[in-house]
Amino acid sequence: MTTKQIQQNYEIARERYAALGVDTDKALETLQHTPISLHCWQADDVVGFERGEAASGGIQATGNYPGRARNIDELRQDVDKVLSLLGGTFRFNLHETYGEFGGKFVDRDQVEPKYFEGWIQWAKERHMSLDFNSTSFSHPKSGSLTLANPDKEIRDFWIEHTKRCRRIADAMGKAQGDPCIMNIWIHDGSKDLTVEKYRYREILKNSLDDILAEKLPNMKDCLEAKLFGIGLEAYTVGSHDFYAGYCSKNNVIYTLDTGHYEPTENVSDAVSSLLLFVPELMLHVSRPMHWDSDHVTLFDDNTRNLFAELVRANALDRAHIGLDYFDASINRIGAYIIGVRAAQKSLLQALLEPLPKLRQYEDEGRFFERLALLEEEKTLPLGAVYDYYNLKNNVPVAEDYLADVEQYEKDVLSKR
Ligand SMILES: C[C@H](O)[C@H](O)[C@@H](O)C(=O)CO
Ligand SMILES: [Mn+2]
Repeated sequence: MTTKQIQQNYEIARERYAALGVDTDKALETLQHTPISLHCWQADDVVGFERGEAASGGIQATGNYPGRARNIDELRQDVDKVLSLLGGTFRFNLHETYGEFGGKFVDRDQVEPKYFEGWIQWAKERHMSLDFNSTSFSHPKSGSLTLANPDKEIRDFWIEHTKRCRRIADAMGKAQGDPCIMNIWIHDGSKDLTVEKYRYREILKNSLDDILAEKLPNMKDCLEAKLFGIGLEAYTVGSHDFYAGYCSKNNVIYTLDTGHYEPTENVSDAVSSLLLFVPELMLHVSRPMHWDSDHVTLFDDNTRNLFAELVRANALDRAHIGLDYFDASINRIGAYIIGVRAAQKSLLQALLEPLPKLRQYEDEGRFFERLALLEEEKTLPLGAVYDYYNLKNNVPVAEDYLADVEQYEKDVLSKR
């Protein structure tokens, strides 16, 4: 497509949306300034730089596509490539195991902000803020219970780790002048039928109370619920009910990962319920296939509905949008671009919804009209608006980015 064609298509689309009372320029402005937190772990299959071992402890990356980032320099190089192909505002989401440990082994209960100074500088140069995650998986002490472990020695190790991670997040937030969002996901659970469910949940509650007691002004905590983990199929201590209760009682952000639900569950329906009781949401936009498989996020019903619910609840400013998938079976740079663009398209479509009209129909009980408009909006010229967004951002439009990704694979990834 030529620049002129993209502009002409946009003009036609703008008029079409305007006829429904929708301001496309305003939607593009909101899209431009709504941050998406890029997860570091798609570049290297959640391996990190602590031990260089494959992820274990409830999660697993599948595939062996060449070109995995093997060190910090490669990961940063890959992320720079990704950023060069995307328009918008981005944050960067790190796990503790991605610290700059300088070749020495730093155990999780010894980690300090100094190991992340390089990341803080790197992000600053790219005008990005950092988000952070404690890491209780892929460690000899991970087992099947960490913060919920009745063994005090193991539990204290993970409590200390998580407390230190909060201080790292606080240091990041202070340096960037913008709160760092710190997520706590633990895989704690059990492979088979469990009788002491209450006991483990009580221990987890007490561990969290201890961890969250320290007031840190430059970071925000969020807690991620889950249905099950690999090898932990029967019972998850940090279930949805557990964290919904904990977060609403303690005013903590709830992390909603779209892969962490029953396969047929309508995840987006959780948005409006949670938002009435928790301060904010952290989103891990993912794509489960039959299970929490972390396939690359797509512009599918799940993702579209999720963003639609956020916009309908007027809650974009109460949501932190992050991605969470790790596909090791395809070009990892391409995987980033597909997922981010899918999230952007979903958000854009939500912003372009003729909401006043739909609300009016609903208020007046005109349900045929509501359904008809919901159906019609699916085929409005969203693509033309999104193409124009990328043009304005001076990044490849539509499938034009494929050539860039292929070239990068040839020049860089294939040589690793
Ligand atoms: C690596 C992430 O922390 C992890 O994917 C977590 O967020 C999760 O969703 C586990 O299923
Ligand atoms: Mn997640």
